[in-house]
Amino acid sequence: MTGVLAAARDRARDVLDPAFYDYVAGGAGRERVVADNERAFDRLALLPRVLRGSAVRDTTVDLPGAPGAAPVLVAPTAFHRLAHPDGELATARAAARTGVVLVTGMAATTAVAEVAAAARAADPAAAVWFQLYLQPEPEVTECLVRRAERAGCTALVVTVDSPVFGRRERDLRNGFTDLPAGYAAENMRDLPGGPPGRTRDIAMSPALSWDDLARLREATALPVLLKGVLHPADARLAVERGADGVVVSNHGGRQCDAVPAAVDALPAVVAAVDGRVPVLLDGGVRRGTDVAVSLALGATAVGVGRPVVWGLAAGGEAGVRQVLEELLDEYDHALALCGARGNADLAPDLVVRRGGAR
Ligand SMILES: Cc1cc2nc3c(=O)[nH]c(=O)nc-3n(C[C@H](O)[C@H](O)[C@H](O)COP(=O)(O)O)c2cc1C
Ligand SMILES: O=C(O)C(=O)c1ccccc1
Repeated sequence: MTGVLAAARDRARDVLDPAFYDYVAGGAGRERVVADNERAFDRLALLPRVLRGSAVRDTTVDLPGAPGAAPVLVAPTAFHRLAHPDGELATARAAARTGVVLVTGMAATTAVAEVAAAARAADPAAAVWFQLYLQPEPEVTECLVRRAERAGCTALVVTVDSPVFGRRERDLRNGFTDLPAGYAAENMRDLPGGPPGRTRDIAMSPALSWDDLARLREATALPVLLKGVLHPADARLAVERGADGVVVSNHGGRQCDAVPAAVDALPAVVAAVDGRVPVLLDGGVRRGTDVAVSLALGATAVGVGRPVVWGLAAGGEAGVRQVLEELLDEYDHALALCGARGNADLAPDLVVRRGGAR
């Protein structure tokens, strides 16, 4: 891979602590799914239309709590201060200045109120969403939700693909199990039942159920998206249970190393949701053409995880901006090459298998 994103990754590899680089780059098991998320895009081709384009293309999308957003989002990734001293504040400014929704999360090393304030200072119209794992104690979840609401977040993203933490062999080998001294998951500070002034650990629970989601649904007026849906039956259930969107994601290959690539799981979820709520996708998006393929197959927008961390490590706010701008420019260019006047002109007939008919 060459290009802006690969250059950022190479620079990140040079500057980061090798154990943190491995934590970001790696995934579960043999890392088959990490690789397959990208390879699945390589197996798909765009079939352009001709003589029907436009010199001005509308690439904006309407997302829950984020009208007129770019079709690329910053997926939630942990621990940005380990990538760069400006941490999540730099990411927030870069996302805001490119019209990109930032999904900040429970595992951020900067509190959500500060992150959202930095985004709004860069652009008053910036949208920030908050990602959380439902905690076994409902009062802890509710406290986190109130923090996100007070910070001005416009949607919640509940990650449902992590009943347990993935087995990441690089991290086990490197002994990367905890944040180094001096860093903390700031959103986890001063929560009910936790040590006063200190942070609680993020809990993952295999005993969560749709009832826990119902409790969250009742506890907030914010839109709620479910992240980490792969089975179409779960996508249907999510809509029935009041989700405002689903994110097709395998957590960047960091959870189960035997699941399909994100883009391969997308069409069945899109069919099951049947237009009732937006379907987002993340995992392996590295080029504007990957954005185009995803939107053609029915995604409303896509998230990027690792490339943002690489950009941050390589150049702080400017590094993240470069990564996001490159993806958005490439996407607009891909639209032009496909004869599309905007996202709406992308449809499944524009995607074929590389090396064969569909
Ligand atoms: C370093 C790292 C940390 C992550 N932390 C979280 C997290 O805290 N919560 C979450 O829902 N997903 C987390 N993810 C998953 C991302 O949100 C996203 O699903 C994935 O990175 C997308 O794949 P990509 O990296 O190929 O773009 C993390 C991913 C990485 C690489
Ligand atoms: O590393 C991850 O993928 C992740 O999701 C996570 C979850 C909790 C704390 C830190 C990271």
